[in-house]
Amino acid sequence: MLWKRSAKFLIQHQHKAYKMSCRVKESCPPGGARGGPPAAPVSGAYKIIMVRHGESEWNQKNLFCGWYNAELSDRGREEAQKAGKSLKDAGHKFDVAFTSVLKRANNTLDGILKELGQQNIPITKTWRLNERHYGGLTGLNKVDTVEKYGEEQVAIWRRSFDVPPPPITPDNPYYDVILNDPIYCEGPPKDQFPMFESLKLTIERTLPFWNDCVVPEMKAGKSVLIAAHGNSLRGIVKHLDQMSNDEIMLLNLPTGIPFMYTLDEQFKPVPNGSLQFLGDPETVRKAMEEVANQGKKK
Ligand SMILES: O=C(O)[C@@H](COP(=O)(O)O)OP(=O)(O)O
Repeated sequence: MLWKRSAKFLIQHQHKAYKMSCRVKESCPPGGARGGPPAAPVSGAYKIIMVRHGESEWNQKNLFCGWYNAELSDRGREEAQKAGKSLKDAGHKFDVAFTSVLKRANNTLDGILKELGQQNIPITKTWRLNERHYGGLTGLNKVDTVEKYGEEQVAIWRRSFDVPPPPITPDNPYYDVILNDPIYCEGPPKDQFPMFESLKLTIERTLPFWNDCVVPEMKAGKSVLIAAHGNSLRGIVKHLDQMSNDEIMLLNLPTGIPFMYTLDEQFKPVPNGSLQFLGDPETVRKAMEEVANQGKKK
């Protein structure tokens, strides 16, 4: 069942939940986090489904991953299968799919398409949908990094709009592995290969792909699925919902829970058409909170 919540509502709710979590255990009224039955289907010119990959082995170990090509964990594979099942149950079918060049997103997409019996649809892989490059944080444990630099600094590195992490340097154990990974043979060129990325820089390479490759498919009437990453998708969400640099800081996308946008002719979300998760609101809220808490002291 599809539950509709605006991006702004989810962020506000998530933010409130953080503030309350030390004081009270929140209870969710029947019918969802806001109460009441699920909203009626939303109509608009275009619909698109996006999903952050299932949990990766590095998510599981709570390591900054970025452009490192981590595998899905067992839980991540299950999340992909579940996502496929919920899309199937909701009657979704796709004409084309887009994903990054990283296998955690590729394998999530494969898991979903397998459940849907749609493994033969055209798939475009691009580094432009990759996770943001986590620079010198790549391979570090998020909680250890909090211990060393403090929660505030880590929150800035993880969620600020334009403050990048420090650059990756040749002494980082993953420097060569990433730079020479054959998955990057089609780009970016070596002289433009990123050594770090803020969300702003991530959006600068993701948005041209969205505009040049994804939007034309939707305009052609194709049903589109994107399997990508926490931050490349946050960039797309920021763009679609015209969120401010401060608002996007509060959004944490959960792993493996598909979400839909319903867009008008101008590719702007129709009322109630943004960030509609395919999952019950309490599960989504908890999953978002789990991601936010990855950068907090235990
Ligand atoms: O690079 C990473 O560590 C995570 C995001 O981390 P946060 O920005 O949530 O810390 O990326 P993903 O698992 O979506 O590919």
